Amino acid sequence: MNMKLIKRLPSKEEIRDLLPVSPDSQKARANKIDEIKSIFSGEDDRFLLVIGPCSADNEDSVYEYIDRLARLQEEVKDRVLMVPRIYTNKPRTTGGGYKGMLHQPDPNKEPDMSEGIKAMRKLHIKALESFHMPAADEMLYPDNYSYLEDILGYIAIGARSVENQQHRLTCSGVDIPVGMKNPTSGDCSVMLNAINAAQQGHRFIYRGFDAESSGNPYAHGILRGAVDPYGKNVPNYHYEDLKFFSELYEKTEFANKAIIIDTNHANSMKRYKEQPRIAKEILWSRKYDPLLKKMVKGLMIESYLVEGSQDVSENTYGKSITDPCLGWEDTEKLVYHIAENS
Ligand SMILES: O=C[C@H](O)[C@H](O)COP(=O)(O)O
Ligand SMILES: C=C(OP(=O)(O)O)C(=O)O
Repeated sequence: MNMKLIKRLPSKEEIRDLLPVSPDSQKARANKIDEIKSIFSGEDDRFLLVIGPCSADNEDSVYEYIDRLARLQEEVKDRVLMVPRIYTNKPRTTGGGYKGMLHQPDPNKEPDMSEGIKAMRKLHIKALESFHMPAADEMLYPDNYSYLEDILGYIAIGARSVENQQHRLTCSGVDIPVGMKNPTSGDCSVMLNAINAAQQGHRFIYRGFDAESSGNPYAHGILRGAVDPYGKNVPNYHYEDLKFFSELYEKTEFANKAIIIDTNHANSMKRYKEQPRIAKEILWSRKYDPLLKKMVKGLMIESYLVEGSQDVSENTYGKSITDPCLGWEDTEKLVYHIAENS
């Protein structure tokens, strides 16, 4: 084998003993998950925002960001429910680049998975304990989900993973909402098939066990735009796109039908400053069409303390080292606008 096994990693039990979640936070998390589920079931008509940095690259700046978000949440709590993004695992298009806190707890140092597992769990717990806002993370590696399964409030399956069977089957055994992104190619039947697979129960291999899941009725879709075979950007947030996907989705038998729209990635083509314009267009489409108002339950927004992005070596506090993000001032304005217009 052309691979060296460097170190045995801690088990889920070992890591939970080392970094436990307090009973108070467990209760707060359960309550917040019920609120998030009520949005998906339609019992709560508030708008969901999954919002935060592209990657959680630094404990202090991500914590400061969520501190600000928690205050803002209080201001808009009647209309908007926010789930902070604490994205500790990053998929990479070409394989190169920063792969997230799990791999490198310090982006300027060598990878260390053992420390990475502790760092990501520590940050998620710190945010949950302080702000009682269970966060969102991408399930990039289904086996690693167990390190965060008692902390998260929302999971996304990324555009590069959504066609993968192990992701879909693992999601069928998860009891929090899971957003299935459309693949990078934009073929939305892949997204719908992923929702279908996750909503059913399965028998499969999970972490060395013969496991059985009962299905996740809160699996739903996330539209994030696409790139066509010629490299051309194809957004899917415009009125006609939303209408098309909503009508298609409406015909399915899925439980809790819902679409979240990612305003960055291939919808903005990483032109992060376009996110407010894209969000406003989506809100307008929702106002115009009752089906869209029912189906489009929220947005995913990439935002951080400082706008834009930087190279890892630059070390500007609170600025993304992966995709460019909206800065705090623009984020605040956008969230107030969403609260008034959703
Ligand atoms: O969300 C972040 C990125 O879009 C994703 O991780 C892929 O990044 P890359 O295309 O820069 O590798
Ligand atoms: C990687 C992400 O998204 P996508 O899978 O849509 O590229 C992300 O949301 O950070």
